[in-house]
Amino acid sequence: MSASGERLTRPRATADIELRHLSRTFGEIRAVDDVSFDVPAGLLTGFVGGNGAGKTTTMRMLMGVLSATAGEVLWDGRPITQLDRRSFGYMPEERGLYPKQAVLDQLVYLGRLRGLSAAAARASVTSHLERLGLADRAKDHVEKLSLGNQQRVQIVAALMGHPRALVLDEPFSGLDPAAVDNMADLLREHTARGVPVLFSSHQLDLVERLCERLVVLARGRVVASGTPEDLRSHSVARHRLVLSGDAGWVRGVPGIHAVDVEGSTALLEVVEHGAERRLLEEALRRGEVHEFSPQRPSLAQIYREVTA
Ligand SMILES: Nc1ncnc2c1ncn2[C@@H]1O[C@H](COP(=O)(O)OP(=O)(O)OP(=O)(O)O)[C@@H](O)[C@H]1O
Repeated sequence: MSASGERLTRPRATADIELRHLSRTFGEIRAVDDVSFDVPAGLLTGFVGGNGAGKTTTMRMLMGVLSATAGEVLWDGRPITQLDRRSFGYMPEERGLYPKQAVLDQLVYLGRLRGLSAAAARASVTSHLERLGLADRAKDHVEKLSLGNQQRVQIVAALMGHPRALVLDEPFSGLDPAAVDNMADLLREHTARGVPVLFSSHQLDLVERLCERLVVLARGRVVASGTPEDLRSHSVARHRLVLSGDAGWVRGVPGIHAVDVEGSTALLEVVEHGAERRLLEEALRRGEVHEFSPQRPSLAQIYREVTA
């Protein structure tokens, strides 16, 4: 197929997903409580939160496999339909591959269900299996694969064809570092063509490395969202202080919270405006100051702050 012909057959993939006031209760449990956020076209949005925070329930409502108690999901500015969702790539929490079917046959079948022609499904599956290092396992039954390789097959199931959006529940879990990098490259190719991508993860270092946007959920509610820089700007500033002598005395300085003190090095939070001046004056009075530098807060620190 010519390049222009292929472009014509590809659906436009530039819309945003918008979640508006989504709630879901299970009996007495408020699993998701008035959750609103956007998954913008062309961006990788990381969805983080502790066990039971409500990520899977939110993604299930987004994908229509679970009804919402209240709220709605918009696609391209209007209420989403099941037909819209059929054009999305979805990796559910429950993985659901058939153990006794060959990898290639199974993926081509899933591609057909997504509306791809047999030839297009086979082509897409074959190239994805190659990208993920599984080309030589195409004829094996799924049950013969290691858990990490079964996870790669699930990834192909979600990413094949040209999904208009991607909703991925823990897509990186169980992957080795090389597969994580391959997966990250694949996701970037999708965002580069305008696809909104939402993925949940417990691996904060990974989310920090990959995501342009973040949504943090705690106890069913959104407690923070925005770019990593947005979230950092609301975080308490930390400083590293290195002295010539013991730094234990910093624990007693008013307006300063000593997060960690080890020998002559201290990690501090300035909780009262101007307290750093007091601290430095005292430090210089006692000896030499080798270093006093602001620390870029890690996502793990921000996460602890917003979910506390
Ligand atoms: N079908 C269900 N019936 C009853 N309670 C449920 C059901 N599904 C989820 N819950 C409850 O809803 C809350 C949110 O669960 P959910 O699986 O969405 O969290 P999560 O953020 O995905 O957690 P994890 O990171 O552990 O996968 C939990 O208290 C869970 O026990």
